[in-house]
Amino acid sequence: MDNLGEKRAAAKMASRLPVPPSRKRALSDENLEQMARKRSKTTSPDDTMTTVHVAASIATSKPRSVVAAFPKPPVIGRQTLAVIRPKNRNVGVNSAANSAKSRLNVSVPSQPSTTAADKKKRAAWDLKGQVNDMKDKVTTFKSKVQTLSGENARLLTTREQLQRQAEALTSENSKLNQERQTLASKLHTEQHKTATSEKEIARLTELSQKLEVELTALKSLSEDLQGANHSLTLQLKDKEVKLICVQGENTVLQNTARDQSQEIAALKSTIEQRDTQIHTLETERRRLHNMVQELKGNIRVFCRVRPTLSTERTLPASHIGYPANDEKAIILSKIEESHVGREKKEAVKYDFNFDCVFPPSCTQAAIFEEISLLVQSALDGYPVCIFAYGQTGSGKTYTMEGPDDLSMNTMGMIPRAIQQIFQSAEELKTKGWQYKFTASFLEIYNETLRDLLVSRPDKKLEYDIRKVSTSNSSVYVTNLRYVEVSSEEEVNELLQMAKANRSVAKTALNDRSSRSHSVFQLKIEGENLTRDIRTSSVLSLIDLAGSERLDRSLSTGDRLKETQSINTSLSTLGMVITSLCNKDSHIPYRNSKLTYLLQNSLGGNAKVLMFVNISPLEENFAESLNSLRFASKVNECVIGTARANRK
Ligand SMILES: Nc1ncnc2c1ncn2[C@@H]1O[C@H](COP(=O)(O)OP(=O)(O)OP(=O)(O)O)[C@@H](O)[C@H]1O
Repeated sequence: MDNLGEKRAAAKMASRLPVPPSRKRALSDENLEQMARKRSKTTSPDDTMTTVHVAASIATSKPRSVVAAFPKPPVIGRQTLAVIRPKNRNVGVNSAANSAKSRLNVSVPSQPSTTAADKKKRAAWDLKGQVNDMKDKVTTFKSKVQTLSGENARLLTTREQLQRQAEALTSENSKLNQERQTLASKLHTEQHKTATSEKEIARLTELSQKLEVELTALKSLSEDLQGANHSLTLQLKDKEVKLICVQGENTVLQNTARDQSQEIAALKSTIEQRDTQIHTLETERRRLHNMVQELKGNIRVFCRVRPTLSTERTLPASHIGYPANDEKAIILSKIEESHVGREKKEAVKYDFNFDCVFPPSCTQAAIFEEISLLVQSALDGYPVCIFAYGQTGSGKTYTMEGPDDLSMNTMGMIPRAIQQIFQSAEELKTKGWQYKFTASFLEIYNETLRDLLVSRPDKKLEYDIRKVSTSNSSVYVTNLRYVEVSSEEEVNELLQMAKANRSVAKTALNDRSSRSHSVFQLKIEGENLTRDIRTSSVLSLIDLAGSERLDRSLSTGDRLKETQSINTSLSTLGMVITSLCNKDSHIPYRNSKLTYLLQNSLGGNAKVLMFVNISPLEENFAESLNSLRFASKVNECVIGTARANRK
């Protein structure tokens, strides 16, 4: 046990000495572990732990503790030395002290030989001898003190050396600690890198597998494409051969195209010449057409007799005659009692001549053919006014609009005129004409105007007829809806709307439609930019109120007022036409709303057509006669010379 303790103490002391650089590694954790492993062969695990701990404490403990392990130099003899002598309990320290003592040649003063002194014990009286003894002792002690002082100085020097070594070891230790931390940190970083690399390797492996799959697919695709490429190459060769053929054909075609271009240029020149000729001829046509119109008269009257309806008595209308080979004559005849005697009866005949007489069998199409040139005049810039006059139920609405169940055959003059206008405008586009159309549709009832293109009229709105300007005789109606239209369909929609609005009023006001004038107007503005010509005209298509006279004695209240109003407007129409015919200085346009509104469509340069509609029924003889007399008067008029509104 003592030997082992001494060995350990020696090892400890040896480890406390300054460690040369070459032995640094021997003190590292690794070496300590090796030492620990060696010991573990002979000691228990607990001992191993103790040994490692001790070794570590040796490496890191401060030299101060080592110094402290040395005994302080004795200063006062044996007692002091006895105090500092290490006990067996601290074997390591004791051994270290002994070892240090041996290495430093510390000589512990030997105890004075008490036996010799005791032997030389002087007699009490030998004071001198005692004093000498005492002096010897003092000298001896002084010598010892000197020796011990020198020893003390050497020990101090040694202590300083050990301190320096301890400091060097501490510094070395801290460096090693830092190095260890750095290495630990590096190790951690490397471990992290390794983990990252492993992940990356796993990812790359997975990617590689995917790429391999893709590569396989691409290889397959490549094979397919190679096959397709081969096929396309063959096709391409085939196409190249064809291309060479086509190029040859192309050269031939180019030559042909060149020849044809020359021909086209020649033809264009011819077309331009022809265009000029056409324009000259068109101008001539218009002039001749106008001349024909003039020869026919600017007011013309067509008489139309409607057929007997299935709901009426089917007796033959014997009182109306149509002279053979004369399409312009109509004869009304009536058997009247002779003034001479009751038995004798005479047939009274009333002959009338008009521009055309259409018997009941005449179709809408045939009638329109007669007026189509007149409608055409509106596109040429002439104001055109077509109206239907006759008693209620004589066929005015049928003639102007057609029946309720409209078809291509039964279409009236208004839809046919619209159709022709838009067709002609389209054809005239090729000759450089552009047209703008504005439609309006109103009703005059009891001298009051109503807009037929508004379903719910605002009662507060007033419809007044006003002149556009003092210098312009054109008129317009305040608050009236003027709709710009660009196709036949759009106008037909407006006609339907007007019809619906009229039928509402018809039910509400006891067949008001028969008692009102309906006026459809289409303003036509033409422009030929290539020839710098502009035209402006209005096509007016009017369904007049029933012309029958009511027995004044039977008419009262509203009915009387209504009748008076109709009579006023119709008679004013007759008066205006007569005044125009007579070239009166004053034309009474203002006497009725109808004539005031139509003043530009009845005057000098306007072209007027009047349909006089006749009922085939004998019971309507008087009214028919009346209508024919009125129409005859109008027919006698020739109003001025029509001139187109051209600029
Ligand atoms: N040429 C015709 N062929 C066939 N039916 C006709 C012809 N003319 C008129 N009718 C029919 O006679 C009836 C009366 O015609 P329409 O309503 O046109 O007369 P109107 O003079 O306009 O009467 P109102 O003044 O009441 O409007 C209608 O049923 C109409 O279909």
